[in-house]
Amino acid sequence: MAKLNFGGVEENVVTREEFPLQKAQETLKDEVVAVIGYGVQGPGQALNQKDNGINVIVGQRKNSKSWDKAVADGFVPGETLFEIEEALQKGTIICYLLSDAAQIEYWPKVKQHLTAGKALYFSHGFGITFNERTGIVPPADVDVFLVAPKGSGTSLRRMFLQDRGLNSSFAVYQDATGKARERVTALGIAIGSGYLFETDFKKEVFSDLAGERGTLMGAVQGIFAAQYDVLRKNGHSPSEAFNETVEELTQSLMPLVAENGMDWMYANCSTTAQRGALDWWKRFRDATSPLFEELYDNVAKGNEAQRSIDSNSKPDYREKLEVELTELRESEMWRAGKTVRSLRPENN
Ligand SMILES: NC(=O)c1ccc[n+]([C@@H]2O[C@H](COP(=O)([O-])OP(=O)(O)OC[C@H]3O[C@@H](n4cnc5c(N)ncnc54)[C@H](O)[C@@H]3O)[C@@H](O)[C@H]2O)c1
Ligand SMILES: CC(C)(O)[C@@H](O)C(=O)O
Ligand SMILES: [Mg+2]
Ligand SMILES: [Mg+2]
Repeated sequence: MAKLNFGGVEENVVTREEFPLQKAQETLKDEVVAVIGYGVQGPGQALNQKDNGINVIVGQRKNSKSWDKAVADGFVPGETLFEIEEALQKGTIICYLLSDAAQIEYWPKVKQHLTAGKALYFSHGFGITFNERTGIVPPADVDVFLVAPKGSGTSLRRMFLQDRGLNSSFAVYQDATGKARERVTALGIAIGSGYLFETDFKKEVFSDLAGERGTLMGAVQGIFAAQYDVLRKNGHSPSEAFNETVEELTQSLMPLVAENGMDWMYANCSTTAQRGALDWWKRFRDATSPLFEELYDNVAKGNEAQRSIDSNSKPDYREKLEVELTELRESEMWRAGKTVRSLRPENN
């Protein structure tokens, strides 16, 4: 395992050079990897493993859109695609990729099929860390570990097809066979991770829940909306407000940050912009810090997990979700964004 220095702190990282695909194939050659659930992570992880020559099967409810998608993606009913229970029985490694709420409902069935020596794999620390709420307590004689891609399953697949890997976190919670570390590392490489960063279940879920509610998804939409509204109230047109809030960020400036960091992006803007950004960033940090503290506290107390469980376990959760997504989609800002996107060369 490589030790890399991140801003002065040494951490364990598994690289593809040290654990190449051939080693992953060799490690998994006698395993049947059962991917349970074919939503967002399921397709990315199952297809990447299939293309990487791993013996992978999919378990999904028949007569569902996800079943049809698995068929369209090349999984064959009765050969590599089964009802959930049959896949659970066949798998020696169970990749539990139902939604976090659905994992609670199916747990009694999964547990039944976790015979000695099998492995239970997650892509989140949720079910285990909050097991007082989820009831997910695995038997002692199975391995339990996670590989959590740090990005959408859609990106995992896209980056695999571009021959790039998406970074993932990994952790071992229970090593019953003495091979848990080898197994989880092999799976991490097989699903298409670029690098594997070591963590534990609790750290993974706390950081993940905070990140997606914060800068990755919740905070970014909140800040976009606030700036867009102020510009509109001050007489700017929708296109001007959208370009200055979202389009320039995603199309021009974030790719520069991704390439070489914030200081480099700043250095490639005017001295006027630099002066203003350097004056204002600490004020934005100080204004939002209390909210991030409150968010982390809610995550650590389990409140965020409970809210997800409560809302996503309801039979009508998809309909309710669609109402909220429609509110975003139909907002003036994102309708303006649709028109702005349509102007990109790849879209016209
Ligand atoms: N979505 C991502 O890109 C992403 C990224 C990293 C980690 N994760 C984690 O991966 C795991 C899977 O997440 P996902 O977003 O792919 O899940 P998802 O919400 O897309 O659902 C996955 C599958 O669960 C099935 N499902 C939902 N409710 C069900 C029920 N009541 N009974 C049976 N099946 C049901 C759906 O049909 C679908 O096939 C979660 O632990 C999640 O936190 C997801
Ligand atoms: C893709 C994300 C936001 O990183 C993941 O954590 C999820 O829950 O979907
Ligand atoms: Mg998440
Ligand atoms: Mg995440």
